[in-house]
Amino acid sequence: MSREALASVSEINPEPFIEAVLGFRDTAAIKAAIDLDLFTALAEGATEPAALAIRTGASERGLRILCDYLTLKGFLAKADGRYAPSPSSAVFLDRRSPAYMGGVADFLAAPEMMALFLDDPVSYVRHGGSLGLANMAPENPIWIKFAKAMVPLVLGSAQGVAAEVATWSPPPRRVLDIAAGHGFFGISVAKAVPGAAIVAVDWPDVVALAAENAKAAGLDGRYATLPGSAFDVDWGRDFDLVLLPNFLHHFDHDTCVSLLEKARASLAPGGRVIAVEQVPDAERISPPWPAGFALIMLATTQRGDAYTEAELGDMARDAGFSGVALTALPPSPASLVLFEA
Ligand SMILES: Nc1ncnc2c1ncn2[C@@H]1O[C@H](CSCC[C@H]([NH3+])C(=O)O)[C@@H](O)[C@H]1O
Repeated sequence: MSREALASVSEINPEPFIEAVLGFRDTAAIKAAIDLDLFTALAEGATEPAALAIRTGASERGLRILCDYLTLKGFLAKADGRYAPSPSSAVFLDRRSPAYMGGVADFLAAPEMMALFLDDPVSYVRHGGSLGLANMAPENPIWIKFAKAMVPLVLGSAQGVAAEVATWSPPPRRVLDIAAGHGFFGISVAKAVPGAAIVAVDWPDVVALAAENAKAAGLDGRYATLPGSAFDVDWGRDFDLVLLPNFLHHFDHDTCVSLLEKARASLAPGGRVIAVEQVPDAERISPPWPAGFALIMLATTQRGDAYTEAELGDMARDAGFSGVALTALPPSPASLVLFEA
């Protein structure tokens, strides 16, 4: 087909390819904007490069080029040489907003994550996963970054889980939070269920951070920790609820089954197991976040994946449960996965 003929077919367009090749440019621009606290400065009235330069200490030229790029990408609007945050930027990227989430870049686009992704992309595709343990290496410090950075992204789903279990009759009183990270799944349950006591498992430095968060939330006497690998630590018994939030997707089917068997063995009679997962549709190409999540697991873990409902059901049955029941956790894209007795 001639160049002209190609151009006349609207869906034939080289731009998505060039944009994809330059995808790192978006990461760079947004990281610079967050580090300069650009969206806060704009919202506070420094709307031109000269004023932004005084406010942020960056160069006027750098700010002009960065702001134009962010305008192209929909993060800002520009009129008469002045910039303003888009409605979404104002809600999520102005540091004064209660929904501020700029800090998630400290984990999602951390240098270690970027290296796992970009140093040799074909290697994890060829191999079907990371060559080494990558993020799942024991006590990998990346999880401290996760625990500090990702709370704004997962808090909604944690509160959704807590609201759900608080409706149980009776609500869970002994709760085990496996791979607790920042701890906010357990902490949210303890806040929603008066008297509930939480035991949190994670790497030592991570679970120490969860304990600090629990203390700040006023849960001092109701929060205990078991530092160490979830595969090695004795979880104890008689839990009314075992939480596995955002943990199963780091592992293959068989490893997930062994974790679920261990969870099942830790339950009191009538106790339940809940995971939180990014669950794509059966075709795995929608919704966008859960479907795209699989590539993060491919690059950063040896055998992790975004599991479909059918795959989670197979895991459940192989671990002695009867199946799974999924509940959406809006506005979070994650799903609550209840493992049914
Ligand atoms: N072998 C392991 N044993 C216990 N925790 C682990 C292990 N490997 C990774 N982790 C933790 O798994 C967590 C995954 S991120 C999920 C954190 C939290 N549950 C949330 O939903 O937001 C991190 O906190 C890691 O430190």
